[in-house]
Amino acid sequence: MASLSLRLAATMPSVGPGKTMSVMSTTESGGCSGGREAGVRHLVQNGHFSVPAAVQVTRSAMSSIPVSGSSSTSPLRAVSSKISAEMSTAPSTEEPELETDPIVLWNRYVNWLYQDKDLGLYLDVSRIGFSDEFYEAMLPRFEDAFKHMKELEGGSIANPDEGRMVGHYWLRKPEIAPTPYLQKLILDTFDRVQKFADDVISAKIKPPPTPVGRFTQVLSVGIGGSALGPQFVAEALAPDNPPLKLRFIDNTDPAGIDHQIAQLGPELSSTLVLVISKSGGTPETRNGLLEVQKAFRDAGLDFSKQGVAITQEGSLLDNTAKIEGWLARFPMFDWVGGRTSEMSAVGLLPAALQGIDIRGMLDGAAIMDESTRNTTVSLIL
Ligand SMILES: O=P(O)(O)OC[C@H]1O[C@](O)(CO)[C@@H](O)[C@@H]1O
Repeated sequence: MASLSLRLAATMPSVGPGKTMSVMSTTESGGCSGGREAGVRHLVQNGHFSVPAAVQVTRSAMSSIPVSGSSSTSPLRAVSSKISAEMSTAPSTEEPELETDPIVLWNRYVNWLYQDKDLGLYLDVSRIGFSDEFYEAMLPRFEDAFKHMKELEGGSIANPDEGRMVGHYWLRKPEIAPTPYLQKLILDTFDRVQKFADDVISAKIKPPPTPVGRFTQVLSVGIGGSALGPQFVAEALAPDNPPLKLRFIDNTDPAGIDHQIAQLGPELSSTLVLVISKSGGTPETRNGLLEVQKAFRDAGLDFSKQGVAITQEGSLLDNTAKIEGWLARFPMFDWVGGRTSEMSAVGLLPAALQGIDIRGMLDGAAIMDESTRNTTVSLIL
């Protein structure tokens, strides 16, 4: 696991206009000859840009690169945008000057670049205009946030109005779910999703007799959190030629719904329809479902043989699917928010049907979660 502790560099001494700068490499563990001690464990290292294990600009060892701009002193001045007054707990509410000194800007980049090599993820916050004082003033809030995160992951009630937990983290690491019952529920649901998708792709599960003899298309009916995750993953991760093509009805625009159905054309008979709604009662989703069901009737097709519900048990949608005998039903859990439901059946089933490695998705998300648990925000100060 890569550490979040990537920043060790100290603020550089000031330099006046017209001075020069040099770039010096240091070792992975930090330390730099010339200038003040500085080191960075990780720097950007992707396909486009690669920097040695640690680089620090110094002002004492000079090369011939001219430096323009004004001098800098600690604390750093703003770099680009300004922190809004209400967000800031910094001592001063004066609008800071924009930083222009390239040495300061470079060192700030080096000091604040976050990289997780395991994930191939980096995040550059160096151009956000916060000062050292602002960062220090925020530390208690960071600590508070980490404390609350820990409580959340432990199963605390985070939504007092609804009296429910918030546990989407458990989906990718069931062993941290607060009860054995929940752990089993997560694992069983994953297995069911994977098996169903495999069976659809291999045509073990197929639509009523069609010329092609297997499902070729997936139509997802759902809005907001019940559509955005699957849409994003389809864009980002689906293979060029997925085993089943995925399309969406994600609003209640009649023309848009008609368009999707018209584009399916005769392939409606080989379309698997996923109706996704956590509450199971969202009117827009219901409208979409009714329109699709009408199209099936008009085409002489039996919707129940091709319909799948993903929703909370006992919801209107769940009961409808049960009574009408739909092809399958998958659960949505009350402790997973709609906007964070991608790693539940909501996102996993559409992904698996496109041939995406859903175990890999969960493993990647688990690594990301692990990174967010590291409470070391910075080692600079
Ligand atoms: O999954 P549901 O219950 O159909 O809700 C769909 C969306 O509607 C909202 O409740 C409101 O837009 C969102 O929070 C949610 O993602």
